[in-house]
Amino acid sequence: MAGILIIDDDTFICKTIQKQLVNKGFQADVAFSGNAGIKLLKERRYDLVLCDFRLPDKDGLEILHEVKRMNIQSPVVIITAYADVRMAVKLMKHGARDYMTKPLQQEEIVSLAQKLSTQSRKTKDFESPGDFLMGETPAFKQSVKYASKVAPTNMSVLIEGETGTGKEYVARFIHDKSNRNNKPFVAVDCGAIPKELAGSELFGHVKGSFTGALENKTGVFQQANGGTLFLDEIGNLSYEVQIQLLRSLQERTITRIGENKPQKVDVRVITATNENLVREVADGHFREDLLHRINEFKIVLPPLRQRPEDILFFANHFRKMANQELNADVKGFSDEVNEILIRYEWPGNIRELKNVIKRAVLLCSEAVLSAETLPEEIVQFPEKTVARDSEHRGTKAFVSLKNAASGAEKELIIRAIEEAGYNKSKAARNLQIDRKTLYNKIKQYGIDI
Ligand SMILES: Nc1ncnc2c1ncn2[C@@H]1O[C@H](COP(=O)(O)OP(=O)(O)OP(=O)(O)O)[C@@H](O)[C@H]1O
Repeated sequence: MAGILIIDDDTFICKTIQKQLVNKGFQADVAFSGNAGIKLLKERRYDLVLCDFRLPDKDGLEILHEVKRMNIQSPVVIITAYADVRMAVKLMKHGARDYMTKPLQQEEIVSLAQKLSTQSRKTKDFESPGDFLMGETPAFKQSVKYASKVAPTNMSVLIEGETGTGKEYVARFIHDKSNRNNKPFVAVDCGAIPKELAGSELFGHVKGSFTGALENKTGVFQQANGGTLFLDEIGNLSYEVQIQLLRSLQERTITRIGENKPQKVDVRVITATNENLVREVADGHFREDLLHRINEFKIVLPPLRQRPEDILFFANHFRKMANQELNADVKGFSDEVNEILIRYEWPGNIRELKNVIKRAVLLCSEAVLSAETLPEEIVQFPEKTVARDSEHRGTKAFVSLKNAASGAEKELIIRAIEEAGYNKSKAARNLQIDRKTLYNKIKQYGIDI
């Protein structure tokens, strides 16, 4: 029986979800605050944690940081209002396994619980190799063509793209098309591993080599021996681990922590990032030599908003999948829905589209999907975001100088806060302003971190 923890200060929501899950045979606990949730997480291992983003004492980001710091393996799914979907997408870079939007649907929770309770936090799902879609956009087709060309070689591939653009899917595609396809494909989300444990996760350790090393541990390099190792969010590795990784790639050996003897490994490494690693190198956060080593071949996956032809193509595929999963028979989309889907900018890319379509199929009671089944924020888009949208689409947006300056200031503040590990005093120091000014600016720009 899978154990699920629901953290939400809305006691009614908590109890309702708990009841629904218990009726389906799950064991479910509830916590009405972030601190109460963390306390339970310290006491037992849950197969899934559903956590509201906005809690009175902690927000979803703080919970994720604590979960990561304590190396809690339970996958955390953030519950959010659709208006916060950009934040939810960001939270996935901080280790959230997925996000769900309110109002929650029982079927969604149950199917997520069933799926995630059988997976570990650091690896993600891959439905089946046959699920990989080429899409219809020339730029994406080109990327897939490159992926097919590089697949049979042993070259290291770096996949760049925003969250949810299908980086892991492409990595899996390369593995499946390579002659390593009868050996393991191991995917690791470097963003979900606590920094101090990354070395042991990658290379393994011997019993007693550090406090907490109670048993010998096989690292993912050894697990992937003969096959492919996919390192997602590579930019999250510490400088020290980057050095060890570079050595392993150059010498084709790994050395377990607490051991001096290197062991041979035969692993093809594919890495992915949604950061600009060249900028990370310039800022001194990423080693240039490692970047050259992992970047023997680069594949860039364009965001969905730059692939308008693919939106309806993928949407239809996900509609058919949802029909099967939910035992529904939705035949298509209304013209209005088609327009809305194309107009929206999809910050969570293909993953967001898939979630939206599945939920719409669930809510649909007619033969074709109508706009009522879509989240309001998507239907109303782009009222609030015209300037940003046109900027993304590469068309000319004439923004006043004042707006441009404040836009740049906002970006800088967000970046400084992220780089300071969400420590606002440190961010203020780095920006050379006082903490109070930083708080005023956060409020002024409505920055949600
Ligand atoms: N080419 C594709 N064909 C079919 N489904 C896809 C494809 N690419 C992505 N998807 C869908 O989108 C979801 C997200 O893809 P994936 O996990 O590969 O993205 P990602 O870029 O690695 O995300 P992140 O940066 O958040 O780790 C997948 O679970 C899958 O459902």
